Amino acid sequence: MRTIIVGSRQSALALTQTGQVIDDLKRLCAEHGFPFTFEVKKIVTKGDRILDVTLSKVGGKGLFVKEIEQAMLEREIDMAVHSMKDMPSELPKGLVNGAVPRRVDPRDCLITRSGQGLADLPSGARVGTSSLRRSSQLAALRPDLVIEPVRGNIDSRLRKLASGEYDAILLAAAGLTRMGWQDRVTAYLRPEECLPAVGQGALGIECRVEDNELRRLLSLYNDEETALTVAAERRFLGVLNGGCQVPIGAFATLESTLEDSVEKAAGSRSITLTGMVGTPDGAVILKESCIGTDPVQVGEETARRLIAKGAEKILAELRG
Ligand SMILES: NCc1[nH]cc(CCC(=O)O)c1CC(=O)O
Repeated sequence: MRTIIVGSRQSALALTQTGQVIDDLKRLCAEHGFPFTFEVKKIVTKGDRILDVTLSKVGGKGLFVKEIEQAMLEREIDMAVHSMKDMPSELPKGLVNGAVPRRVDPRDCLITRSGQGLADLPSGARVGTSSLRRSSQLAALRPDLVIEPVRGNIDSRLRKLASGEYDAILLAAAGLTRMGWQDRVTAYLRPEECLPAVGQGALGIECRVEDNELRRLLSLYNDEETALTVAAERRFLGVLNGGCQVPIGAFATLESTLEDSVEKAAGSRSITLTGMVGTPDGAVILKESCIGTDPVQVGEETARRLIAKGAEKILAELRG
């Protein structure tokens, strides 16, 4: 028997999704005869310590994962569950993303105090979000709303909404669903209205490169469709050199046709990727779509088309 130590942040969402992954892995262990047990070890990250500052001002990628990766390299922990959208594009030497499990709902959603949908919110209603991607797209849809920053975990954001600090907030549906709070959702935003963050709704399972027995288990947990579509989105983000604090969105799907099984066997199902870059005030929203079978190519081509439209200029101005 080997005990796999799973590092996790202390937020309710991190602990919940870590627990859900462990449940899935235990099931796989039983089915395939892996001699593993699992134990959670809580870790406080830099991102958790600076909740009082606007994160976009602090900047830096991977604010939530650095300490966890350090602990993994030092063998204090063996694996960690990350939200794909918080995972940096480059992993440190010695670590690998061992599995991308099946993605849950990728959409953003609106939660309003009154129960009114986006179209019915009165002019001047205060909407809380600190995501430049969300504020850009929201301002384009409803320039008459007042967008205000909101920080904290999902639970504290919901409390701030309930206390009247905001009339509405925007959150990822995935986080709410994992917490079992999907009944709080007033309206789901279609990707055509608001493109999600790269990797939103997906998880990544990080472990050491040389941990072969754990990697064998994780490879059984990988979802090919999610891995492919998220790879295209992440390549797109990589070319634009963005982290999670930039007004960039992307969403990829894998075509499912009647010939699916035939094409799947041939490894040639096509990926459709839509990417966006916008100004924080929503005055300019650039969007492009691409189709192809290679996630790297699709991600790069979509980024290239957006750059040709002026995306680089918008991003350069934000970087200052
Ligand atoms: N940026 C914070 C964050 N990182 C991951 C999630 C949950 C959604 C997911 O797993 O993609 C959230 C909350 C949110 O954006 O509402």
